[in-house]
Amino acid sequence: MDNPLYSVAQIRAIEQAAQSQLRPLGTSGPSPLMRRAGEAASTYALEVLGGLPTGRILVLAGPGNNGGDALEVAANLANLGANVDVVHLAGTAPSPETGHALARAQASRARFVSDVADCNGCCLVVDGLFGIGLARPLAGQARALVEWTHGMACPVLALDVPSGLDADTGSVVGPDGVAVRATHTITFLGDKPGLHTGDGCDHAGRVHVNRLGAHGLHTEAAHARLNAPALFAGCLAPRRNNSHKGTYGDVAVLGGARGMAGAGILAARAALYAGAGRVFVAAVDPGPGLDPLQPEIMFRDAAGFAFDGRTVVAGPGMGDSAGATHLLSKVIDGTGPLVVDADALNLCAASPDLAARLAAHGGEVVITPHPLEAARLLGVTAAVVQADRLENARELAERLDAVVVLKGAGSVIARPDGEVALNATGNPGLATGGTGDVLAGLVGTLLGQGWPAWEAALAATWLHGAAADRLVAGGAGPIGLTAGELPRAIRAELNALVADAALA
Ligand SMILES: NC(=O)C1=CN([C@@H]2O[C@H](COP(=O)(O)OP(=O)(O)OC[C@H]3O[C@@H](n4cnc5c(N)ncnc54)[C@H](O)[C@@H]3O)[C@@H](O)[C@H]2O)[C@@H](O)CC1
Ligand SMILES: Nc1ncnc2c1ncn2[C@@H]1O[C@H](COP(=O)(O)OP(=O)(O)O)[C@@H](O)[C@H]1O
Ligand SMILES: [K+]
Repeated sequence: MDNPLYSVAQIRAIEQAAQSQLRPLGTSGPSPLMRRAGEAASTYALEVLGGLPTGRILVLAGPGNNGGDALEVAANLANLGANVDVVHLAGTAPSPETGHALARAQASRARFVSDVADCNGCCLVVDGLFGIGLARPLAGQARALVEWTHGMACPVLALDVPSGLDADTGSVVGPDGVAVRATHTITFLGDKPGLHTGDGCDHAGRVHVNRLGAHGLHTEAAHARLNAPALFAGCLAPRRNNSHKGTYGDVAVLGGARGMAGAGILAARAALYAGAGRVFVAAVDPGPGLDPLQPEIMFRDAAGFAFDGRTVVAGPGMGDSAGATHLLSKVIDGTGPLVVDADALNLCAASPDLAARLAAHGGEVVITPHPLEAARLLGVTAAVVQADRLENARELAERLDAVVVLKGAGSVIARPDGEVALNATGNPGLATGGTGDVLAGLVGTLLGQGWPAWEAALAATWLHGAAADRLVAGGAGPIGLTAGELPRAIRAELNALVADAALA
């Protein structure tokens, strides 16, 4: 299953192509797209409500075509017998489609009101203030309306994009911006990245895509997609009977600095539960020689350790000592599959030479920065990274010639050629220390079994999030979920995926 995500520029191109294709033959009048958007959104609104409600529906309609969609919804729902109130922020030069929608709504039973003071009892808010045409932070009455919706306990259905959110980046348009926090978003012509990463995850709610019948027009290849098992299913393989531990790869975690031994152990446990044949912690400082809960893990002094021929997960609990730096440069100059996380990323950020050598690494490389680590590598602030997660992940992938997992809500997986996937599994239960170490260990196991970096990063990110979702569904979170619980849940998710792939 392909889940393409389109930039605003691509959606505009699709819209133009669809308009000329769908406009009645030989006419130059409005295309039926807005009608279709209104019909699709009205149907979806009734689905969200579970049928025609007795309560009032409040429709917020802006000055542009997003407002036109909202006016179509108002007309449709009122014509079906719903009690509809409309707050319309009229523009100076509405498009012909929007003018037509306004006339339809005015001719319907919908009630036009000038403010929302009387609407506290409504059962649904439809947000049609701004869509992909948003050009600046919300201000004045539009801002006041959005702030008012934040106090509503009823469902909020955003049309196309929650007003105030940047559809390309998933950030609230600022400075000091506000955006609708929708429970549901129906998005038109194609799905958009901003609905699935950063703030977008909180503002969009459940996302429903309707292509408005414009199939076959999506000719411009999307360079972003939603992560899904179909993207890495080709690498999922059941175990062969005639196999042994050597078949499933050696993973060595370069970590274990004094006081941070736990990070390396978490990465090692994740590697073990993801199916690595043998797992080592190569410790930069003297520390525990055993994980009593997981005695399968072998502990070695990193100084004398043979990293060659093994997949190295560098960084979890590695510290920034001279010894750690020396060992990191040694594995970067090697040729085996490599995961670079945490302290190892900070050392690369501090040393252009190390970063250049990482970019020249001979084997597969996945780096797993959180936004601050990415910011250090790019020489910017974490806020700059978060303002455009897709572009910053792409930039980092190109600079370091590596597959990047930019972590956080809606993790961005980026490839040096600009291809990007957004991960939709996972939940804020993962916002706790050690979960990143688990992700790094999981990536290491997949690389160690010969997976290409792109597929390993996609699968690990998907499984890590799915494991957290499984734990939350079972009551272990989101509050108080611990990183140590993830490896077993990852094991369950991975085995289920492999079993599904074997049946497909
Ligand atoms: N044109 C078409 O064929 C279709 C358009 N559709 C809808 O049209 C939307 C895009 O319409 P538009 O391009 O008109 O854009 P919008 O309706 O998103 O908003 C653009 C209007 O708002 C103004 N504006 C932008 N930011 C503002 C701010 N912060 N404060 C005040 N005013 C601001 C702009 O100057 C412009 O007048 C899509 O998101 C979608 O909902 C759909 O009906 C599908 C078909
Ligand atoms: N709010 C969230 N929603 C989804 N995933 C999250 C959220 N917060 C954190 N995560 C995930 O949890 C992990 C945290 O990693 P990281 O910040 O490196 O933590 P640590 O260094 O403590 O292990 C990443 O995989 C990240 O994507
Ligand atoms: K909207």
